[in-house]
Amino acid sequence: MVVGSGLRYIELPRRDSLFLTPPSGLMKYKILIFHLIELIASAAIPNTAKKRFPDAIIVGVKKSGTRALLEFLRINPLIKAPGPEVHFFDKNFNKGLEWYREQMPETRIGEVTIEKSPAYFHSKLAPERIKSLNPNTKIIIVVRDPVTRAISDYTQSSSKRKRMGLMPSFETMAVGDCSNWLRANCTTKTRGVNSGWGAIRIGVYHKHMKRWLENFPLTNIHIVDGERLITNPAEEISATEKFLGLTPVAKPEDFGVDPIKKFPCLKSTDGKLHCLGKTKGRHHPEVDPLVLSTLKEFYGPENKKFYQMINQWFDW
Ligand SMILES: Nc1ncnc2c1ncn2[C@@H]1O[C@H](COP(=O)(O)OS(=O)(=O)O)[C@@H](OP(=O)(O)O)[C@H]1O
Repeated sequence: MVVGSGLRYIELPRRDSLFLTPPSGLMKYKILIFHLIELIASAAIPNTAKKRFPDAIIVGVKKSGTRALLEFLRINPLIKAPGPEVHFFDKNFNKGLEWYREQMPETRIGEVTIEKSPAYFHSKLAPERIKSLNPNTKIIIVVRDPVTRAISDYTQSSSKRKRMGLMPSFETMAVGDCSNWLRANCTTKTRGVNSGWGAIRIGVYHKHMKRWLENFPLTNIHIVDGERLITNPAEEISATEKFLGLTPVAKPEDFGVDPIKKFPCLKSTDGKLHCLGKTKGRHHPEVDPLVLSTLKEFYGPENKKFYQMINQWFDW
């Protein structure tokens, strides 16, 4: 639903209770009345800026380019977002709805409020909780090859723990220690992928996607190709603007390429590049090709299930 339609949750008394059970019976009736009140109020009151619940949420996937997507969407002056990740529907849920709304920027009718918290994608509770707040919320999911995603996830964790020397190699974490095996025998069958490790588990996209599709129709979900967001950002941003019900403003000229990291950056009119910070576009470790092919083999059938679910195909 386009922002400003008036169909938005407003000051419901003790709205936190909405999350305990899906709205039903009397509660549905109350919600309808509050929607009507807001419709009338928005017609009568001038279009003042105020904090509103998000119209759209970038729910993940972690390490797939969610920050780049949000920062690039800001090219559109009608898109407003809080700076930091809010993590309401996973970590901060007990802080209540008023806390959540307080984190949002002030917007006017016609503007789109959007937040991004990439851990929502693999959270068991987030989909249902978001639906309970607003079943019309637009869901945005950035995806990339789960093998690259796992390496990126590992790189982030190891950058935190490296100083303490706590992190084994990516290969050891992903498929166990190969040193006891003849390399020729060192395959998925002999070693097995450590599918319980978070970096691997998050990439089994269809398992998480199932929960989103149980709560939102596919038409309310927009999938962003995280690889194309790097190679052709203008196209991915325009498609997302359209999904948000906005006229696209992103153009290829708005982007340049970081000469060192080779990732796209925003380009201002004076030609200056504004790139993401040093925690984005990190240098990845070189991974043993045997481990890479083992992971590719592991993810192959899982990816297919995901493609079928979303009716969209990627070449991973
Ligand atoms: N424009 C641009 N600049 C820098 N990095 C970019 C960009 N577009 C996509 N990426 C890729 O995004 C990866 C980080 O993903 P997220 O922003 O989703 O990470 S996070 O989950 O919020 O921590 C990040 O992962 P790393 O390369 O491991 O740092 C990048 O591969």
